[in-house]
Amino acid sequence: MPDSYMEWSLASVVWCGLCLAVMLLLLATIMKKARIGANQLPPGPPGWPVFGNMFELGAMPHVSLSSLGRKYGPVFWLRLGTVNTTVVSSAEAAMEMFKNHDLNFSGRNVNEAMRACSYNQGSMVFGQHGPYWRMLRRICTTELFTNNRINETEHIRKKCIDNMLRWMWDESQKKGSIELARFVSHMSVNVIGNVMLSEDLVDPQSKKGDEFFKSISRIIESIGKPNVADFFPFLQWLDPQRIKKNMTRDMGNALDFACRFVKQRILDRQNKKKSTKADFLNVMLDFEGNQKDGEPADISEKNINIMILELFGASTESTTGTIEWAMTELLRNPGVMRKVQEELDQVVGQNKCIEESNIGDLHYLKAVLKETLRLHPPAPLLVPHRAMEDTKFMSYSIPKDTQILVNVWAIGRDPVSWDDPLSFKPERFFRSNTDYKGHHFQFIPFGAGRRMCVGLPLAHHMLHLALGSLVHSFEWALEDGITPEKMDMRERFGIALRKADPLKVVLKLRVVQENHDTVN
Ligand code: HEM
Repeated sequence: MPDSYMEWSLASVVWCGLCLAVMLLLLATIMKKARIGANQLPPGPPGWPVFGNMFELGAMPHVSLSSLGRKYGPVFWLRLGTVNTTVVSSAEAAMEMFKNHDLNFSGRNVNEAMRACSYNQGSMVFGQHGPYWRMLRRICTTELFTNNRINETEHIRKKCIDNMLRWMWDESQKKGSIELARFVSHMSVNVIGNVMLSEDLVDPQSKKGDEFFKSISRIIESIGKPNVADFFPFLQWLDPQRIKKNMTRDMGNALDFACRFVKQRILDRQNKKKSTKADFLNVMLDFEGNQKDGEPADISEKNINIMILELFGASTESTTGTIEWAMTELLRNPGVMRKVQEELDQVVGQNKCIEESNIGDLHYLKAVLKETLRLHPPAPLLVPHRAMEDTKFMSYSIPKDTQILVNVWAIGRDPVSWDDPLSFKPERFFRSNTDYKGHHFQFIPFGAGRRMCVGLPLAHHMLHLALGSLVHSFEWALEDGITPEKMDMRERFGIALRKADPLKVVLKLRVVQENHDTVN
């Protein structure tokens, strides 16, 4: 049989299959509408047949959803292909969700990319609410992010931040200007590397850990990419954008990398070189579950690898994005930068290194970070939640399995909650006790309720120590020809909301710090 004939007949089978699937989908949609039509769904824009409101998301979904929220109200309804979606976009609606429906809305809407290598089955971020997720969360809160544990690991953060300052300074001496985010993300990977595995995993000067670092960056990119197979599950087998295929490759590489550490540690323990390292890998290997209510007896080797990868992924983009936006805002607002530096000189001392015990007294620095997270939350729609049951919410009926998006970006810029919401004014936080611990629903960059960010205590320490050290150590300037007014503030939507044009800066040493063995 000629090749062209075979290709043609294969193509016609695929097309017939697709047409049939679209027709079935249309039918299912009509029947579903009739079934749930009796209940009251939230209002929302009319959608296209089959595609629904997919085209309304655009390249910046948080911005498009914010405009739709102004038109349709704080709770509205979208149909994204086959995925029913409710968007929550006011502080009041978020409060109602997290205070009164938190359990029902605690499921996760898992995308196709996260199914690569069955990642979602061992994941906490994308895991369904249930015994396994509960167990992981408990281990994290009792072993990794307690006050004691955070205090015990201060030396790790200090070491990694010192290295970051040194790398930045060396590179700026060689090249003039540097890309800030690159150094912050290396620092963040090394903090987690030390907390989890007692290892510095990357070094931008020696290219150590380059492959791992690249795999993590590519995984993060793939998760954030809109995937047509998420909107039309019948296309999953086709993987039209090759997202799952690429994800399987990158995830495989990164899991192999983690696996080498885990295997070596298991070997050391078997050879009675019982490791006394107080890291999270030993905690996971030592874990014994109670086997009640579906809790497993232990964490499998594969799931330990997944958990290692997970914490790198969850922390790197969010921390890097926040520091890059904070420095961007400080460079755009030189008056604010001056005040933060004056505060650091006063509280820490001109020739001293910032310690975490100083954070409580650094009110301006704390307000700068809050203001940054208000305007630039790294997860502008949180991680998509899912209704686990049919739920009556704000007088609407939300059917089971609806995806729930909470637009914290829109909530942080809502004039109902904030005066002059688009201006960067850290002082606004001096007049209030508003914080990001999930109780003030006008400001929830870490989420709220059961699925709130479990790494918040670590993020809090890392962000303050890193930003404080950066501002205290250097005088900052923009590259030639760029003025604060001309800075590019465009965003890039992905797994985290990053600055589209990476921030490039020129450094001058500000203070020579006592006990600082790196920058001098
Ligand atoms: C600027 C720093 C960070 C921000 C703004 C942030 C924000 C968030 C948000 C918005 C969520 C989802 C909440 C929801 O779906 O309702 C989340 C979940 C999560 N975060 Fe973070 N995060 C940060 C840093 C970290 C760090 C440093 C770690 C750990 C090392 C971490 C680990 C996690 C994990 C494991 C989850 C999943 C929790 C669950 O589903 O139960 N995050 N984070």
